Amino acid sequence: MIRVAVTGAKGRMGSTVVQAVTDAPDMEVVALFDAGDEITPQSVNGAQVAVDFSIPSVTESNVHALLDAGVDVVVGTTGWTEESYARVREHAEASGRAVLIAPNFAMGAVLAMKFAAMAAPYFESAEVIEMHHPAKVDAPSGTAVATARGIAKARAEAGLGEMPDATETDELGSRGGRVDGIPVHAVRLRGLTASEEILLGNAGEQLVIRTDSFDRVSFMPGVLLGVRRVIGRTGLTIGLDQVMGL
Ligand SMILES: NC(=O)C1=CN([C@@H]2O[C@H](COP(=O)(O)OP(=O)(O)OC[C@H]3O[C@@H](n4cnc5c(N)ncnc54)[C@H](OP(=O)(O)O)[C@@H]3O)[C@@H](O)[C@H]2O)C=CC1
Ligand SMILES: O=C(O)C1=N[C@H](C(=O)O)C[C@H](O)C1
Repeated sequence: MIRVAVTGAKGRMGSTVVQAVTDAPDMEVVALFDAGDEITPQSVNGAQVAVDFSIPSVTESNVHALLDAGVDVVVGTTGWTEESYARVREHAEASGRAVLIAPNFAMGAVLAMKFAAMAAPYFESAEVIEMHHPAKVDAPSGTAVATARGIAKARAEAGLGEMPDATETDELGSRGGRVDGIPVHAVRLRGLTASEEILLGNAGEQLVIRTDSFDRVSFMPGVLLGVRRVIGRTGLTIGLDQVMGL
């Protein structure tokens, strides 16, 4: 049995993870942490892997505390920067432990990011629209940032230049935010859980790649896969695709 700790255990995702781990035949929940609980070598209670779905402002410090407690970590919390990745990579390598950080554990979203990067070299224009429940605290979503970065990287490698856009005035920011030059638009709407559309355009044609999570159970097969695959690795892995052989 894999001994699992969950941080952010009372949250929307954390509570769903606790149920999924409890139901998994090869795992058991051995420790739960939420706001105000201290992560120590004692309080992790022999956990081999911790799953963090907390909040962007605390996730990095949780990961450092879990590594110090001798636990491998699977992270779904968003808000990571290149600097925070670098600090965690260094800590994980120095301690011989593993951290897997994924902006999205839903299979549809993982594949949508992959398909967008595959398609990007063949289209003049690309924009990302992410749509979420109104309780989400960060914008744009971690998934949208990763999607846009993947598109931008694929465009650069293919030698594509600027996208066509004659906009001269945009006082309201209606053209969205830019992630590595790719416009990203965020919608917050009651009734939604998590959706993303990637629009790719050429003269006379459009490709739309869309992924919808209607329920948080959609993330659970990916989270459980992450728990199983993080064991035995070392250092930092970014993206579930990296442990799926994609
Ligand atoms: N990678 C993926 O597939 C997915 C990622 N996410 C991301 O996961 C994160 C959590 O989302 P969601 O569950 O909706 O958010 P919630 O706000 O529902 O849950 C966060 C939980 O973390 C708790 N918390 C606050 N501080 C700490 C701390 N120091 N240590 C441990 N727990 C703490 C919160 O407590 P309190 O409320 O008291 O502050 C709350 O219970 C977000 O960043 C979201 O974007 C979400 C879905 C899928
Ligand atoms: O906050 C959420 O709900 C989600 N957050 C992640 C993100 O920011 O990309 C993953 C998913 O979109 C749900």
